[in-house]
Parts: sequence; structure tokens; C-alpha cells
Amino acid sequence: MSSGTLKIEWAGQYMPVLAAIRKQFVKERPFEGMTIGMALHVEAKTANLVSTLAAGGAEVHITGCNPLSTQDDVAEALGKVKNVNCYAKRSCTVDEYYAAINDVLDAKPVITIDDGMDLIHYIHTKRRDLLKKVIGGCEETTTGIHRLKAMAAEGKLEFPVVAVNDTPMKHFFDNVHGTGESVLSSIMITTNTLIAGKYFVVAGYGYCGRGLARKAHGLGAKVIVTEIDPRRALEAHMDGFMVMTMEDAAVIGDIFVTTTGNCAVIAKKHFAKLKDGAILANAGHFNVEIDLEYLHKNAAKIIRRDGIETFVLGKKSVHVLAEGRLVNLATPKGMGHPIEVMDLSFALQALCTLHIAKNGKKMKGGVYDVPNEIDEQVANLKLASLGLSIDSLSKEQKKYSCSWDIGT
Ligand SMILES: NC(=O)c1ccc[n+]([C@@H]2O[C@H](COP(=O)([O-])OP(=O)(O)OC[C@H]3O[C@@H](n4cnc5c(N)ncnc54)[C@H](O)[C@@H]3O)[C@@H](O)[C@H]2O)c1
Ligand SMILES: N[C@@H](CCSC[C@H]1O[C@@H](n2cnc3c(=O)[nH]cnc32)[C@H](O)[C@@H]1O)C(=O)O
Repeated sequence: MSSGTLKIEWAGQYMPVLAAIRKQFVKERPFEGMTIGMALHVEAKTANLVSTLAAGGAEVHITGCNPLSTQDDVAEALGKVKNVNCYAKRSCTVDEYYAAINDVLDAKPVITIDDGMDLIHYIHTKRRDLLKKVIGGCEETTTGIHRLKAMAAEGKLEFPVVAVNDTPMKHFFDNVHGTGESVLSSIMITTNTLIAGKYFVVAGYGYCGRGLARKAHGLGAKVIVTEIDPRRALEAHMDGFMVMTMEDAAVIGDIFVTTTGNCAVIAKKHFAKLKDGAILANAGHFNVEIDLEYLHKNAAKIIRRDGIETFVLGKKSVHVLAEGRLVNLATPKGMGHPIEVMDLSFALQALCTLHIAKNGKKMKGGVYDVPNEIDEQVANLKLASLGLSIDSLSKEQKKYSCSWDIGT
């Protein structure tokens, strides 16, 4: 068996929820005759989602959603699965990246699955010929949904898209635990430096930032949080973390990770204050959270190691991991989120794709929540796979929880 196939098989054994959905798809073939276009991180867990959709009758065309996150051996193995075409390649140029997006769209998908909204952006700008054909899409991540909502607010989103990220079974597990664990493991394996005792700066205390802060604290780091939202800053304070501005954190931080979805979070005014040897990484969005343009223009020298670029600024050096792209996926050894977490996210993707296949034609252009039944179904399947049982409401409790007339 090829290394890619072995990786796909390895991941598959820890994805019981997706496996249960796959059984249903094999029986019902709900995507028969449909073409699905995907732009996701092409690695072993994603491959299991792709083969699940193909097992449900779909013809799948997939490429990456980040120039550095594809695992080439998995891409090759995936391309050999029946009814699957894969165009992803690791370390591709931006032009090659968009050429592959175009290849996916040449297949004329009726459903899109995005992570960051690149397919949908391309369809609405350069491939408007496809708009009539698409019945709907699914979006995996926070920033993709921000972009979609901005499009919808301007009345420019022309088909329905399910916001797969915005539901408890995604953000409580993928964003919190997945990002927390995979970012730390990727930083550790890339730099071989210690986390314990370090000043570890987390920019953004959203779902990803919370998970990362908690897990870095668990490893013995002294965690500093920077925020722009007063409520989230207070939450971080009461969770026991130091809260300060990035300008103040820049002076003391050893390791910095951005998780904001915003741009220029670490920029010129901060670089000037960083300590010699500071390590900078991004776990948020694309490669805009750290101002790389400034570093490239102003560094006297750049030293390149596997997954690390060292920028020499005057007498000090600062190290940027994974070219400022998602550190958990874009470093050479970054494996992305743990398998069990992606099992939940991709179970949601599979069921939301089914929802669009069944209902997309009746839905107007816009961003839609994940139906609550789908979120609950994924939670129940996961509990069943763990052999865990929970209580259910008695008749009396149901009645009580809906009543208003029983007081002290
Ligand atoms: N690395 C991964 O695998 C992974 C996983 C899930 C999500 N993401 C991405 O991570 C980003 C964050 O996702 P989330 O679900 O935590 O979003 P979120 O909206 O819950 O959190 C983002 C936080 O960043 C804060 N913020 C915004 N601008 C800031 C700034 N300049 N300085 C400090 N804080 C700022 C916001 O107030 C908010 O609290 C998104 O871009 C998302 O797409 C990455
Ligand atoms: N595509 C953009 C947007 C952020 S990706 C963030 C998403 O990646 C997803 N993700 C994290 N780890 C993995 C993985 O190992 N496989 C597939 N997707 C993953 C996760 O669900 C999260 O919402 C970029 O590359 O910058």
C-alpha cells in the first residue's frame, strides 16, 4: 500500500462518526449524479470525508485551501479513489493554487465545500458562468463565514451556504481542542524548544485562542492574552491569564501565536520591541496576521530552515514559523487537528452537504445555520461510539422546564 493510502487508513480507524454516516450513504446513495467541488486542507482526515461523499454517489473534485498544507502522498492516493479527482500540491505558488481552484470549477460542481471561501469567491467573481448550476455550499471555518456574511450583507451571495463552523459540535471541539493541541504540537516539533516557563502570547481569545491558552498553561507556560473585545479580555483575565496590549506583550513574550482572523496583529510597532529569539506563529487565517511584508522589506538577512524563517533585524533575530501560515498545518511536520476532532467536523460537513443536496434548490442565497438536528445527531453518534449514555428528561421535567407558574 502507498504511504498516502496507509495514512488515510490510519485516520479512518479513529473516525467512527464519519464511518456511521458513510454506512448510511452507501445504502442510500444520496449524491448520485451530483458533482461536489471542494477546497479543504488535503490530508488524511479530509481524504476520509472525500471518500465518504464518493461512497454516497458523488463525483468529487478537490484541491487545497492553503498553499502549504497539502500532503502530497495523500493527494496522490486520493486521486486514485473511484470518482475522485485531486488537484492539490504542496508548496504551490499562488498562481498554481488558483489554477487548481479553477480545475475544480471546470468540473461544474453543484455543491461547494470550502475552508476560507476561495471557491465561492472565485465562482462569484471569475466563474460567474457556474452560478446557475450551483445549488449550495458548506463553509468550514470562522473567517470563511465572516467573508460570506460580508458578501451576503452586500446582497452578493447568490446561493445558500451552511456555516458549518458556527455550531457547538464544531467550535467547542475543533476550534478549542483541535487548535489548542495541534498548534502546540506543531510548534514543539518544528522548534524543539520548551514551552514550560515561557511567556506564551496568544492574540485573540475566541474559540481558538481559549483552547490554545488553556493548553499552553497546562504545559507550564506563563500565558499572556491580547484582545480588542473588552468582554473576551475580561474572560481571559478571570480564567487566570495576563491581559495586556500587544505592544506591552511584545517586550516580554517568548512565543507568540495569532488566532484572530484579522490582519497586521503583529506589525511594525511590535517588531521593534520583540526580544532577540522571539518565535512568531499564526493559527488564524491565511498569512496576514503577522506583517510579513514589513519583515521581508526590513530584514538585513533571512535564514531559512525547515518550517522556520529567521529575520535578522538590527542586532536581534525573530523567527517566523510556516511562512506565517497556519502553524498547525503548514509546517513540514504539521499534522493538523487530531483525528477524533476532525471526525466531528467532517461528520457535520457530510450531513450539511446532504442537507444542501436535499434542500439547496429551495433555499435563497445567504448564510444558514447548521440545523440543530444535525448538530445533535453528530453528538449522539459520538457518544454512542464512546459507549457513553446520558440522562433524558422525564415527563415531569419536560413539563416543569416549559412552565412559568411554579415559584419558590
Ligand atoms: N488553525 C486552525 O486549524 C484553525 C481552526 C479553527 C479556526 N481557525 C481560524 O482561526 C481564527 C479564529 O477563529 P475563532 O473561531 O477563534 O474566532 P473567534 O471570532 O471566536 O475569535 C477571534 C478573536 O480574535 C479577537 N481579535 C480580532 N482582532 C484582534 C486583534 N487585532 N488583536 C487581538 N484580538 C483580536 C476577536 O475579538 C475574537 O475574540 C479564524 O481565522 C479561523 O478561521 C483556524
Ligand atoms: N483556509 C484558510 C482558513 C483557515 S483554515 C482553519 C480550518 O482548518 C480546519 N482544519 C484544521 N486541521 C485540519 C486537518 O488536519 N484537516 C483538515 N482540516 C483541518 C479546521 O476545521 C479549521 O476550521 C487558511 O488556510 O488560512
